[in-house]
Order: sequence, then C-alpha cells, then structure tokens
Amino acid sequence: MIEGTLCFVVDDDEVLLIEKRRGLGEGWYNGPGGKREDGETIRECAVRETREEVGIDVDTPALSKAGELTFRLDGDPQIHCHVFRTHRFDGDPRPSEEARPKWFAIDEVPYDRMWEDDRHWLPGVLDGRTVDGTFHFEGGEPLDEADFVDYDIEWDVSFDE
Ligand SMILES: Nc1nc2c([nH]c(=O)n2[C@H]2C[C@H](O)[C@@H](COP(=O)(O)OP(=O)(O)OP(=O)(O)O)O2)c(=O)[nH]1
Repeated sequence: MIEGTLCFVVDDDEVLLIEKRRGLGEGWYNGPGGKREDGETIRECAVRETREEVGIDVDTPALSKAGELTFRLDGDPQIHCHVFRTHRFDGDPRPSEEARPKWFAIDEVPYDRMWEDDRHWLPGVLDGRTVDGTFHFEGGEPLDEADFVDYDIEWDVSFDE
C-alpha cells in the first residue's frame, strides 16, 4: 500500500494549510504532505514534503504523531497516511508549483473546501488528540473523485512508531 504523510503546523491559534495546485486533491486545502519515497522514513517524508511544498523547515523530533488514516477505495486500502502536528518550524511559508500556503484560524478551517472526511478527524487533531481512522470511498479511481461513504474512528490512541 502507498504510505503518505500530512504535517499540520500550528502557530498560536492558526494552522498552516496549502491549496493543492496539482495531483490528488487538486484545488482543495490540506496540510503539506505527500507520498513516502523509497529509502526515507515517515518523518523524513513529512519534513521533505513540507520543505518542498511551502519552503519551511519543521523540526523532526518535535513532530508529534497525531494520527494514522487509511483511505480505502471500493474495499481496497489505497493510502496509509501518517499525520503529524508541530509548533516548531523555521522560515516563512512561500508558494511552490505544488502548493499555495495560507494560515487559517483554527476555528475557521475551510472544511467545505477540503477532503470530505477531514471534518471528522482534523478538528480533534488540531485540538491535540490522536486518531486512528479508516475512511471508505466508492466509485473507482481517482480517489479524489470517488464518493466518501463511511468511516470508523478511534480516538486517543498511542502509536509505537
Ligand atoms: N486531508 C486528507 N488528505 C488526504 C486524503 N486522502 C489522501 O490521499 N490524502 C493525502 C495523502 C497525501 O498526503 C496526499 C496525496 O499525496 P501526493 O500529494 O503526493 O499526491 P500526488 O498525486 O499529488 O503525488 P505526486 O505525484 O505529486 O507525488 O493526499 C483525505 O481524505 N484527506
């Protein structure tokens, strides 16, 4: 299965999101992140993707593991996504070919312009909780054009990592 990451950078009462400019989830807001490359750890992937997409450096040990999400399409697991949260970063976010960064007040996150499942888990993650979730989509590839049909979430889990 493909492994991926999402990295939510929180500064006071704001969170850094990206408007995705290409690929899966194009046109929607999300955290920086993407697919893990061969030879890198999950944390290395989160750091690399955040640097590539918005040009800031997050501090690897300060990344707090906040979730594991499995996205299933027509019954088959497609992406296993590791979610991190952090307050520690260096640099000013800048746009890239992949992403346009924007800070949002945590109570103004634009859930109506994000993956439909995010409203079920991201508020808890931004509130400091941990989540293990499975999200079911149906209707064939690509995942971002399939219908979100069901989910199952467990809160306040601990991760070995
Ligand atoms: N918030 C959220 N993120 C999701 C969902 N489903 C899903 O794949 N993602 C994330 C996981 C990955 O971080 C990202 C997809 O990876 P990506 O950004 O590398 O995909 P891409 O097709 O643009 O890949 P690339 O060829 O540019 O590497 O989308 C979802 O339902 N909610």
